[in-house]
Amino acid sequence: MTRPMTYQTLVDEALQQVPEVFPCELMEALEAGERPLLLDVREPDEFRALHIPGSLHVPRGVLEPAAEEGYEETEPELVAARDRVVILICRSGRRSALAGVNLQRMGFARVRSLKLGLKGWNADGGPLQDHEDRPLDDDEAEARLDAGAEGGAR
Ligand SMILES: O=S(=O)([O-])[S-]
Repeated sequence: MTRPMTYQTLVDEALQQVPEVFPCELMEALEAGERPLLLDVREPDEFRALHIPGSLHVPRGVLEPAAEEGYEETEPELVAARDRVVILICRSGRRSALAGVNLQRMGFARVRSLKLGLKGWNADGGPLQDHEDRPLDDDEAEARLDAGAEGGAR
């Protein structure tokens, strides 16, 4: 019998097929005027606590119907992004990698996973805001990311 895969093995396997982008590379691209779709796949309470300005929120649990026409969860901006660079974002870069596999299988050829997720983005000084679009400083953002981890999203 084949051994069951661990969570980390699943993530490692996903990362063999989903390219990653470093936070500093993404910042440079945005500063240079590139407009990839920033797609945050964390849970609703995590997104409310903080997110990258301008990111679209689609929790991983509804990602596949959100990416296709005709479902209650359909997210038109995502459906329209099939040929666009899509940067998948989570807390540390694991859920985003796993999400990337299915998006690739659904025809999104230019999917990337944000390496180290929002932890890495914040460590590199990337802007983050709360649900009322208020900017958060690094320490506040870090505290919110760590609080999210207590809910199981390590
Ligand atoms: O990478 S993750 O902490 O969001 S599961």
